Amino acid sequence: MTDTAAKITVGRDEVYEVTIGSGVLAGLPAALGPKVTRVAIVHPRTLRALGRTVNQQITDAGLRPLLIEVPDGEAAKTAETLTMCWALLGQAGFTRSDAVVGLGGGAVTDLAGFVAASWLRGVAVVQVPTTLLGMVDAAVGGKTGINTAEGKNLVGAFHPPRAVICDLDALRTLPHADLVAGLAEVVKCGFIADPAILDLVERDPSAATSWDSDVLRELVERAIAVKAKVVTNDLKESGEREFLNYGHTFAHGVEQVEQYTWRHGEAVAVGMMYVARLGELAGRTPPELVARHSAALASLGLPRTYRGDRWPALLTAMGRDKKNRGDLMRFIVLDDLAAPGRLEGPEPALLEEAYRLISE
Ligand SMILES: NC(=O)c1ccc[n+]([C@@H]2O[C@H](COP(=O)([O-])OP(=O)(O)OC[C@H]3O[C@@H](n4cnc5c(N)ncnc54)[C@H](O)[C@@H]3O)[C@@H](O)[C@H]2O)c1
Ligand SMILES: O=C(O)C(=O)C[C@@H](O)[C@H](O)[C@H](O)COP(=O)(O)O
Ligand SMILES: [Zn+2]
Repeated sequence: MTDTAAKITVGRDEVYEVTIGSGVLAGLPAALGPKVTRVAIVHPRTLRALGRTVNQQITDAGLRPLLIEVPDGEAAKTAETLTMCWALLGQAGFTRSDAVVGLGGGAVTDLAGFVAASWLRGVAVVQVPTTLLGMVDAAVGGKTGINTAEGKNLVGAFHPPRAVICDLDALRTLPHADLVAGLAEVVKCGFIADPAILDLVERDPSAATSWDSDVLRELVERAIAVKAKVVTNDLKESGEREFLNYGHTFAHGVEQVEQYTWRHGEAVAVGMMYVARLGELAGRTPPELVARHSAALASLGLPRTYRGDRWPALLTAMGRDKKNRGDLMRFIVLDDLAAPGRLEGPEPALLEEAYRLISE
């Protein structure tokens, strides 16, 4: 399949491009930049074959590749894996003119980004996301990091990539459930900023869940455009970037409490339902907008309820969210469609009532 690639520019001080299209992986060597000599390709076990292909591509470009295989999924985002990557870079003599490639889903791009952010206090990273979620969210914007026993993404750095290459051909092998999970972050962008996304999903949910449809491609480009605009204005999350965290306080709690057996996107879907209910209880989110959450998520086959009966553990996890300040818990809620705002210090009874509503 050949087509015209789309390009979206991100950043103000450090500007980079997100390239979206079929076959755009061919542009990886050029995207690394002129001064790079060695390239660490961090990939999950599942993408071993693709890792070898990229390894050959780097060799053919006259560069020196180093393949680093890491566990699949959240198991990659650990201090142990990070330490293993540092050891391999050290043994290979990686210098500041060398680069890291994150080839995989959001878990790998988060890890690879943090490897690059921390190695020699910062080397270049080019992100090559291979999941929908990685393309529309994780690989763009420079949030990198790992989990700790206490919670999700608690250690990390803001380290923008040198380039992001979204080759839509990668979606061919992605399990359907992972594609659908990625749509949760797309829908999130619809609710916080771009209602046209919701119109597209609602008009044809089955096209939205087809990896090679024009609808999905438009959704990818729209979601990346939302993220690009926000992170360009507020890279370090001192203002509007917090809106990208819509649904994530509860979502990260579910992921941790359920020991990362839930996909991130699935947890975000339930997290959005939770915070929509919380916003409604607080008199902020209109009931019809809550209903629209439920309908859109259901049409895609995303979960809307959490029946784990783990409220105390979830509350503890939510108490560690990065948006909190001291003892003040802070949530992103919708005052209207595409009108996000902050809910600060809601009463504990309200938090629990919202939980009860999505547990029914
Ligand atoms: N940094 C950010 O701004 C940001 C944004 C959103 C999410 N995230 C993080 O992203 C992670 C979730 O990312 P995800 O949903 O991509 O999950 P994932 O990275 O765990 O990937 C899902 C599964 O798909 C496999 N896979 C990847 N590409 C494949 C392909 N093309 N074909 C077949 N299998 C493939 C992976 O090995 C894994 O088993 C979470 O850790 C989340 O916290 C980060
Ligand atoms: O880019 C952001 O900012 C986001 O919040 C996007 C989220 O979808 C993403 O899951 C992010 O990793 C969450 O960040 P965290 O700071 O809550 O760990
Ligand atoms: Zn997310």
